[in-house]
Amino acid sequence: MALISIDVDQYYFQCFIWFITVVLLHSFMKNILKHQDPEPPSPFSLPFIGHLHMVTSVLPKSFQALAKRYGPLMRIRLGASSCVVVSNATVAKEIFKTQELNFCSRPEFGSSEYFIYRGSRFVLAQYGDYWRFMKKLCMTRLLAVPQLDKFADIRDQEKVKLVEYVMKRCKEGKPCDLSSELTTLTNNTICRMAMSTRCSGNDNDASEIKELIRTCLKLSGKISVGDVLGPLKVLDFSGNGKKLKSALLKYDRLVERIIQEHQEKATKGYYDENQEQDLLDILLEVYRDPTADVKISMKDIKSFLLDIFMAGTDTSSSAMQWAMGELINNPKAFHKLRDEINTIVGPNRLIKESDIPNLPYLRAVIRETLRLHPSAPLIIRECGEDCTVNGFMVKAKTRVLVNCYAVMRDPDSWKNPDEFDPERFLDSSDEKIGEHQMEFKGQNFRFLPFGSGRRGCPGASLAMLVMHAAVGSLVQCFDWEVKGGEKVDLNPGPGFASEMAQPLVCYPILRFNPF
Ligand code: HEM
Repeated sequence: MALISIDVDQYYFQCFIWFITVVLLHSFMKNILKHQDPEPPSPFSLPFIGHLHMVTSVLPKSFQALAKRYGPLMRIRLGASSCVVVSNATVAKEIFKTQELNFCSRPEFGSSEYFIYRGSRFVLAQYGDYWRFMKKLCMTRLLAVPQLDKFADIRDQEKVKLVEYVMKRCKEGKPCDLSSELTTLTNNTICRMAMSTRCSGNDNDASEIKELIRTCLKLSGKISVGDVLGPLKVLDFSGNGKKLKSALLKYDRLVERIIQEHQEKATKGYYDENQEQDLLDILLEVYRDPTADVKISMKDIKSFLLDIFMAGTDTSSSAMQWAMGELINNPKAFHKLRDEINTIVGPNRLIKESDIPNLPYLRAVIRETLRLHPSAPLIIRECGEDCTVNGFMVKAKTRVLVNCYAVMRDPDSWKNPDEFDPERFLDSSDEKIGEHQMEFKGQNFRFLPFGSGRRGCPGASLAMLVMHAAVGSLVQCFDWEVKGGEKVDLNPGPGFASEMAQPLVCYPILRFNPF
């Protein structure tokens, strides 16, 4: 009996040893196989500064130059901040489509610590319930086409105001700072759609918001560059962190008052039946809704509005400046566009949003502008779990920058990529961009001005409406002469955004008075 019991014990013991060996071998082999994928290539880096000495202040352009040597997926380290940079359509498709869910979150960057709404930011939210709820709200209500249609009059009025202002400058023989005027247009439009505020008469809320948003954008850009300092950045040597916080607190007080006014109107039933619900009304309705899938807070509402202002005003305004700059420097394209508008719109009225579908050259001009000068040239995402991209290992938590500037100027995807050539977007073009020729929502991975997939820009349709109508009007009504030279300086400015290095200041000459 004793002998049998020893044999059985030995048998179980041997099984156990085998089991452990197999498990260990499996995990060992898995690790070996996993690590077979090399990390993406990287230029030679220096201690502490990494690759800082290899980039200029125009980051997308510097990364594009490095990608020519190190490939479409490379590792870059700027001081303490590291990331992988994607530079062609094939790898962009892997990030945005093939492995979309793994790259659906965004990392926080330097300025996040100073944001008083930290934790509520939709733009930086991790892919999860809160983000999904807000995105659905954007796509089905806040920025959906039926809601945009309700505000067509607001956009029309702001466009008319822009044309009237330029006409006044013509009469006075004074130059026009288009950078400032186009930002006023986008800011007023978004302020009125979001909170029914504008800058007129005593109501200066919109102009205050415009200044605060400008300050926040400028300071967050500067602070995010400070990511290169790593943990030392908390010392806030420049004091920009403090300044950002103070601007945000001012914004908070202003929006708090506007929210109270909206709430009072709602509780006292002061609403005019003919008045459309603005975005804040919708957000407050969701806030009060006990059956909503996710309970949003007041902080979420204020933060969401801030995100819309920060993501929506300068992006559209900067794209319109680039469009005007390119058109002024390319008289053939300028006159072709004006001829198209004259033919379709006729000699009696200003171009309207409803004309856009009948103006293919105007649509091609705006797309070509966004291709050459994307307003968000570096799209930032974060890798969720370790994975392989383009044959290289990308580890969880790695920051991923999709360099749309490089993707949309890649000679493997575009003929004469650095030339402004709107014709390439026309159906008649022999440069077949594909079945998604006019696609701007990201299923054509060569053309990504608004990003792609679930995390793509929810404001794209609004931006397109505003840009087509405004640029169309400025071409329909005026000729333009460049202040202090023959050509507009088309060099990009520093930083993450793609603003012009110099503000666009030109003399308008009246060609058509629509009033
Ligand atoms: C020419 C104008 C614009 C351009 C070029 C632009 C571009 C972009 C890009 C590239 C992204 C990142 C997409 C991605 O990760 O795949 C983005 C995100 C975003 N944009 Fe826009 N945008 C513009 C206008 C607007 C407007 C008018 C609004 C709102 C009124 C807006 C609101 C947003 C928001 C809220 C996000 C974050 C979405 C998220 O994280 O889920 N944008 N935009």
